[in-house]
Amino acid sequence: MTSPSLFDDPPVVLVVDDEVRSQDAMRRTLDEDYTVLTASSAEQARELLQRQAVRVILCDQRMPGLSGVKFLKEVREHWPDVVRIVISGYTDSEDIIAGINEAGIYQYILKPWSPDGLLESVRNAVEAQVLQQQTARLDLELRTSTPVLRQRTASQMAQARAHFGFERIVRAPGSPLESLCAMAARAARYDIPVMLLGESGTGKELLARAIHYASPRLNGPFVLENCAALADSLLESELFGHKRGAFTGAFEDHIGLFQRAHGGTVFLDEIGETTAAFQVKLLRVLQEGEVRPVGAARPVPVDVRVVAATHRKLEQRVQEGLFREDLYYRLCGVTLTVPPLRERAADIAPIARHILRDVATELGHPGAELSDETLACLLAYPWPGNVRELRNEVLRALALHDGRELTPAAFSARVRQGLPAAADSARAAALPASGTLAERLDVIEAMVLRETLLRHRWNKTRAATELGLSRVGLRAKMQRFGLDKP
Ligand SMILES: Nc1ncnc2c1ncn2[C@@H]1O[C@H](COP(=O)(O)OP(=O)(O)OP(=O)(O)O)[C@@H](O)[C@H]1O
Repeated sequence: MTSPSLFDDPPVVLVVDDEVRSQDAMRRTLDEDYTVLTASSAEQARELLQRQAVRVILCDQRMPGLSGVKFLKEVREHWPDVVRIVISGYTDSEDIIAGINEAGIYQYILKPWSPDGLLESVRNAVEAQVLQQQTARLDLELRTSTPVLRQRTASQMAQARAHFGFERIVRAPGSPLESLCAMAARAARYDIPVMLLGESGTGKELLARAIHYASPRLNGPFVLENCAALADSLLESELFGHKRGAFTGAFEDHIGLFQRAHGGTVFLDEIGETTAAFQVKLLRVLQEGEVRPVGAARPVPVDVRVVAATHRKLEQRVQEGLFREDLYYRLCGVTLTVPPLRERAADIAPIARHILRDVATELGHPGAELSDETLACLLAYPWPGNVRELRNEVLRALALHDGRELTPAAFSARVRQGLPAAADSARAAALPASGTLAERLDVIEAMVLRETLLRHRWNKTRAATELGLSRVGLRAKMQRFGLDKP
């Protein structure tokens, strides 16, 4: 796939819109400064992207067939260097916000757009793209340069630390994350592999980066690979690289994952999803400390620290024969489990406020705050998607609502429904003040059952699992305490 050189001049912008009038309006606005290509459908856009290096893609959200966000997700997978902007009407905002993370959208522009606004967005996007390329290029140069050149300046490192260090991981005092971060920081100092377990969206990637920047390898690269996305057919080439001409379609040398991460840390995300073929190859690199790019005459030594993560119960996968036991032990030098957000409710408010501070100005709501009622909602909701879901909810609330204070109305219905549970958990904090021990324990037991059922939206299977009860056992207790879905 072609990637734009740093010097394609003027930069190429691709407009994807099924309405010819909108295409023309954008072309007129951008024509003077950019080479504008247009496509009326995702198919046409795909063809253009295959033939032509593009810097920025401006895509309408509403197109027949594939939505803009879905198409941009595909663009992200195949042409990750192209900066993606989606253009939409107000009513589409929800879909877009849901897709912001997945499609890696740089910006979304609301209709009706102004020529000046559009020009500025495209100018910023091109700048971001050039910077991204320069950084990637510099990284590569630094990795192949002498150790002296490789030293980043103290201020660069301080910046990187502030951006990716443990201080970026927001947590309440006394939260389980405190001790987890302390353990991770200790592990970071030694060159041992770290396995991060925990549900999706709990912050494993954040932790992996923090480990890298707290390690002696901080001057080296941090390279992330989503193992779930690797096809077996491309494995060798992705992991080890290939030489030009090694196979049909190998038009130039490709540097593999381990060489790119040389001297630094490789973060293998979703390691639990890997196939047997991947596991064998990975084990070999870890054992031998060298890789042989496809078509290369001799192996190349690689020096990487591996941090891996999965939302799966990896031990169980080993027992089921789905994950190699020898690889499991190699990767689990230190195993850290990030608890789900619902098990560290004290973190919810500080994280939500942090996200607000981070993006409120950018989204046009400087100084936005959460009302007390909203906080109660957020605390009562079980956050199955963890911090990622919390982030999306806050972004959504900011984008869709005006006013300084975000009320529960700004949040999605499922979060709002947490409100009664909030009142209940507050009540649950009040212990019974009289009665025999058995009577008081009964009251507490009923409260715990009720609070757990509320949090799981009265799903008895999930509540029973959390409480270590059988479903029948839970039903019996519900009957005994007169608990039923309101
Ligand atoms: N403690 C935290 N403080 C601030 N932001 C957080 C925290 N935990 C997670 N986040 C944010 O939540 C989002 C999801 O986090 P991250 O990608 O690290 O999760 P993950 O466990 O790696 O998810 P997955 O398993 O799906 O890859 C990111 O935007 C991240 O910055």
